[in-house]
Amino acid sequence: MAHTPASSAGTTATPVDLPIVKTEGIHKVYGGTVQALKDINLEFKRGEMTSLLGPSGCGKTTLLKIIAGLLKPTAGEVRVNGKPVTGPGPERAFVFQDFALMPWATVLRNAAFGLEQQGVARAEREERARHYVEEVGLAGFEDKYPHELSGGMRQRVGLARALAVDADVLLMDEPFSAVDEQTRRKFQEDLIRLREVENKTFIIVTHSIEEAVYLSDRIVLLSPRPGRVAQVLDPDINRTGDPDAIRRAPEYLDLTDDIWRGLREYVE
Ligand SMILES: Nc1ncnc2c1ncn2[C@@H]1O[C@H](COP(=O)(O)OP(=O)(O)OP(=O)(O)O)[C@@H](O)[C@H]1O
Repeated sequence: MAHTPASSAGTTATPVDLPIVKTEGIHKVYGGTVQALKDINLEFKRGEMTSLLGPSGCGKTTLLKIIAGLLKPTAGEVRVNGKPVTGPGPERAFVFQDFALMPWATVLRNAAFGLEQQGVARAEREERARHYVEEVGLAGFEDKYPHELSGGMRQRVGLARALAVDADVLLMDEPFSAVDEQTRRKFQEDLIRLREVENKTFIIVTHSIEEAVYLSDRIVLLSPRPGRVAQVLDPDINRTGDPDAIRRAPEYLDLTDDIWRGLREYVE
C-alpha cells in the first residue's frame, strides 16, 4: 500500500503517463453560502479506476458532476485530455445512481440511447448496443423493459449505455447502492473484468470502504464539508485471484481498517 500525501497528489505525471482528467483548484459554493468543495487538485490516469470516498455530504457527487460537465465549479477548472471542460462531452459518460432508463423502451433501445442521441444509424447502434448488453451480462434480455428487470440488471443497462458510446471516462455515482449484497459483489467483479477488457478510466463515488479498496487503483478520501482532498491512497492489491480470497487478504483488510480509522473521527 502506498500513501500519497494530498499535497503531492498527481504531480508525478510524465509525458507517457499524462492524466486523462485533471481538476485544478476546484471550488464549489451552492447558493452563495454552502461551500461543498474547496481547492480540489487531482489527476486521474488513463485506464485507472478511482473511487471518491468520504463522509456523507462531503461533495463526492458534486465533484463527479463537475467532472461530467453537468455542474459548473464556482472557481477552478477541469481538463480532459488537456482541454478545459465547458459542459458534457462525448469522452465522458455519466452513469446515474437512479439508472435514468426510459421505462417505455427495451433494454436494447435503452442501451443504444446515447448512440441514438449522437445520430448513429439504427443498424449500427443496435449492433453496438447488443455487444455491450452481452458484455455486461444481459444477453437474452434485449427485448425486456426496465420494469421486468431487477435493480442490478437496470444498473447494468446504464453501464451498457455508457460503454456503447465509447467514452474514455465512465463516471459512476454510487453504482452499487440500489442492489443487494450478492448482486453488488457480482457487479464489482464484473466491473474489474470489464475494466481490463475495455481499458476505460472509471471514477466512482462510493460510501463503502470495502468497495473502494476492492475495486480501485486509487482512492481519494475527501474531508467533511467543505470537501477537500484529505488523502490519496493507492491500494496495492492483487486482484487476479479468487474474489473471496482477495477480501480475506491481509493487505485488503489492513487498508480497509486504516481508512475506517481515518474516517471514524467524522462520524463519532
Ligand atoms: N443543489 C444544491 N443546492 C444546495 N446545496 C447543495 C446542492 N447539492 C448539494 N448540496 C450540498 O452540498 C454538499 C455536498 O453534496 P454532495 O451531494 O455532493 O455530497 P456527497 O458527498 O455526494 O453526499 P452523499 O454521500 O450523502 O451522497 C452537501 O452539504 C449538500 O447538502
